Amino acid sequence: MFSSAAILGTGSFGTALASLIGSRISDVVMIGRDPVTVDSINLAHRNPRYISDIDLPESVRAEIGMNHASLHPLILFCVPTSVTRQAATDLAEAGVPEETVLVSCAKGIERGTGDRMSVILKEVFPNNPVAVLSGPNHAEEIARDLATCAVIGCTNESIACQLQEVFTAPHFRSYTSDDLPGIELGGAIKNVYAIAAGIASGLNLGDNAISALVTRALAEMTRLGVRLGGRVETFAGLSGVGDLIATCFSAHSRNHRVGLALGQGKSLEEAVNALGMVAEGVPNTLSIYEAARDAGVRTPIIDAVHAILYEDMPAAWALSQLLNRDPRPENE
Ligand SMILES: NC(=O)c1ccc[n+]([C@@H]2O[C@H](COP(=O)([O-])OP(=O)(O)OC[C@H]3O[C@@H](n4cnc5c(N)ncnc54)[C@H](O)[C@@H]3O)[C@@H](O)[C@H]2O)c1
Ligand SMILES: O=P(O)(O)OC[C@H](O)CO
Repeated sequence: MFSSAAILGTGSFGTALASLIGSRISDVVMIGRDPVTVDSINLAHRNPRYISDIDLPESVRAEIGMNHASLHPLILFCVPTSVTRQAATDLAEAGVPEETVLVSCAKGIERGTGDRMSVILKEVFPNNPVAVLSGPNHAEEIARDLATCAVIGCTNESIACQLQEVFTAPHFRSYTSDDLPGIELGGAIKNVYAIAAGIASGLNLGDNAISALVTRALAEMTRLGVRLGGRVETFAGLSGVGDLIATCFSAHSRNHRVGLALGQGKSLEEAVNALGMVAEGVPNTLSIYEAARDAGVRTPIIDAVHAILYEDMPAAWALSQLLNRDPRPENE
């Protein structure tokens, strides 16, 4: 078991994971940017901005600055994917031993490179073990000890088992896998479909329509994810269909909430501003749309979300275009 851990990010997921691992590890430091948040975590054991009604374990404290993270044997990345590379670079400058285990908990791919987060971490820390954590894991529920499962991706079996021990609690069961591409791509791509499901709810399309959308989204996610390097069975697992269901049907999902606002006629700017948190599907609609184009994969649902978010296409029009494509077999 790890003697201590650092969590980069004092947002929703960082807070939920601090609550989860703080009962297993006696020294957990959250690295933040906001002095008010850091002080409140240290003095009141509560995060005033995110999931503010839960008490964090006594083992959890907070600091500002990567130098407070660099010497812990386990470091979790819980910052948005758009800043993961910068956070990793800042951390590397603080000096990290080669045996430190780095875990990406963020869900998205980098725009421009199409890199998954574990690829970025491997680029910045070529000699360190790198792992990923994903699954149907709404922070708000984990922090309240509501049951769920997750998958830990790591190619080193012994480290995967150590991480499994860290991410185990009476209400939290984790599995291991060595398919990092499949795990990360499922977690990234499902964010776009959660926006689509939110739009469908906002348009009051009904349960049949949303179920059909999510089913076709799984087929599309699998087609794209396999082309980008994931294994087909991973998309049928916790980080694939499991997380797809969680985000497409949950009121907790920030991506779903952005979609709902769009379906109800709000602009993207209004929807994002009203949310006030990171909805990875918004930037990732761009990065995943571009990755799909580069790979030559047919992705009509992602294309429709891209058109609504970035080409000013009215949601109802995008829907009618989706439904009126040429007929084809279900499985191809
Ligand atoms: N919230 C969830 O339920 C959940 C679950 C699983 C995975 N995730 C993933 O975790 C990642 C973080 O999501 P979140 O929900 O915690 O987001 P959030 O909006 O709740 O918090 C983001 C955190 O990152 C920090 N941050 C933002 N920009 C930064 C920068 N430039 N440098 C350093 N820190 C910065 C913010 O201060 C904040 O502490 C996302 O990739 C998300 O997909 C979230
Ligand atoms: O709130 P969302 O839409 O970012 O989803 C959070 C997690 O990815 C759910 O597993």
